[in-house]
Amino acid sequence: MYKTLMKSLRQYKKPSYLTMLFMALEVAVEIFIPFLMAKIIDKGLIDGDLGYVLKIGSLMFVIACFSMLFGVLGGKFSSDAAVGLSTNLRQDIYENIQTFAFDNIDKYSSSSLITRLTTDITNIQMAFQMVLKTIIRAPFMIAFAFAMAAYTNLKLSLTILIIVPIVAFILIGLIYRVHPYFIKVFKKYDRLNQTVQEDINGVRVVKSFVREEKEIEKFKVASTDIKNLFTKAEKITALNAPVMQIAIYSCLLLVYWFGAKYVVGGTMSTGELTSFITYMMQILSSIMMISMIFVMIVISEASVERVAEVLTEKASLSNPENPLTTIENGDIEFRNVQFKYNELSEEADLSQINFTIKSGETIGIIGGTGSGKSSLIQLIPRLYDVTEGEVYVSGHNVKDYDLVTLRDQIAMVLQKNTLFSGTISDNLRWGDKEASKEEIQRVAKLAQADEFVQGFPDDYETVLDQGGSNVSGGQKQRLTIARALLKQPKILILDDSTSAVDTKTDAYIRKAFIEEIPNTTKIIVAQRISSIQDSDRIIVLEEGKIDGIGTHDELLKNNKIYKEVYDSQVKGGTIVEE
Ligand SMILES: Nc1ncnc2c1ncn2[C@@H]1O[C@H](COP(=O)(O)OP(=O)(O)OP(=O)(O)O)[C@@H](O)[C@H]1O
Repeated sequence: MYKTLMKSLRQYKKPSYLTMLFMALEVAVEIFIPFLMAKIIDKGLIDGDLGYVLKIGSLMFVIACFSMLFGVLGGKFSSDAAVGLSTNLRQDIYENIQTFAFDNIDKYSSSSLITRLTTDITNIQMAFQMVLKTIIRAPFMIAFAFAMAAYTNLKLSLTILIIVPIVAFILIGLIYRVHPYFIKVFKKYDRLNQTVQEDINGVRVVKSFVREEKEIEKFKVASTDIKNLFTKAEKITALNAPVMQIAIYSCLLLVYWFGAKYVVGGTMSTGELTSFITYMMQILSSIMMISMIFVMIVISEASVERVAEVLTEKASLSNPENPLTTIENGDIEFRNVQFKYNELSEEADLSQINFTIKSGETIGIIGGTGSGKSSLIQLIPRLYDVTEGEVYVSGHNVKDYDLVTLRDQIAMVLQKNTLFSGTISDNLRWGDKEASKEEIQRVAKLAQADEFVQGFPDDYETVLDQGGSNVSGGQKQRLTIARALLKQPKILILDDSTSAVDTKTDAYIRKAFIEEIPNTTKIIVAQRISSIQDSDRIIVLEEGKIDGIGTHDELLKNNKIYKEVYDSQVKGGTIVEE
């Protein structure tokens, strides 16, 4: 897990090593200060030798300057390395997310991915910086300071040997208790982010249902959950400070008690006692630093796990070894296809799916909510892979094609489609980044979007807000159809993509398809019979199975479900005779 993360260190390995080097150098010079202090007290002050005080004092000053310089350099390199690591981690995660197939995306909620990219990585950054600064410094300091303390007075140094393991034992106990709280807290962060994301995305729905109070309450609950867990965790970690203080003061008392006896007895000088106390303080403060690092590591461990999980997530779809890079035509065949979103579930979401479509045909797909329409069409551009059976496009299994070729040649307008912030032409150029203004206008005309775009003050240069929130639902759908058309695909799939378009405009779009892109295979998923009734054939889906295939007239005669839908829509007045 830690190894996975450290792979992202790359160009920041050098500053990491430099940090450790400078921290070690800082310790190496700092350790001499108490030693020199003892000399000043014993020889300079007690003997009244001012020249000696000045000489050793100057040496101490130079050493202190070096210690400061090494400390500053260590600090600089540690922050370079930690910020660099977090930048690389964000980049690597982001790149990996881009390779995800739909079922990888299904595994993580978008709020959880956002928490991982922000809060989790910031935790790792802070922990890494502290670890870099301490990992060499603290053990070095403990070892050197103990050696110097033992050199100064071996017997007295035994007090340190007694106290240190006791402190270490108590601190490890605290960490062990606090760990589960931090694991839980990040799950709660996901919840909080999810609430915020949902509410902000759906702010219009919240307002129209007058749900503000309820949503504020929901946010409060998520936020209070985090506060409670943090409070519990902090209560335990707060014990760290008193434990250390008790240790320091007990140690001091012992050292003063025995040290004073030694000084009075003449076996230890005042200077030696002073420097001994300083070494002891250095050891205890190093232990305190190590304990803080442990707390940081515990806090960040949950983050490390979560970040490593996304980093190591392998895209479930990949290119074959020698992929086909051209698709000759828009023929499609489904052969004994079965599909499950979750391989472990008993019931298949699609089963016994068999049909063929000839290039250039227009195929309608209809069926109740949840009957499997979206699932079926997503198998054609390999947004998901079949569980059993095969899907063929232009005579070849879709798994044999290069994924980019496949998705370029199969344009799909998804049910939940998105426009991005930027101009209308920027958005349409997602279909073809080299497209000229004329080409953009041509596809917009086909999708019946040109007229309303021309009505905007900046026509195709009109800036869309995030998610295309400044255009109507029907306008947005027409723009997403235009964007797909710009790809000049062999197969065009519309997943309920004209549901918000009025029936007359819907009919114009279909007419334009027949006239302008006759060789493109068109698959239209719709709830309205009027959107598909003039298709060459219509597939009726029911509970993940094909219930009937035929023309509108054939199905009206021999398919019960189709007839029922037709009758209900005619009675509901949704059929518009064109
Ligand atoms: N990402 C997913 N993960 C797990 N199950 C899913 C997922 N998407 C859809 N399903 C399930 O698969 C079944 C078919 O859903 P699908 O979206 O294909 O239906 P649909 O006919 O397109 O419905 P609608 O007309 O409401 O869009 C449903 O039971 C649905 O709950």
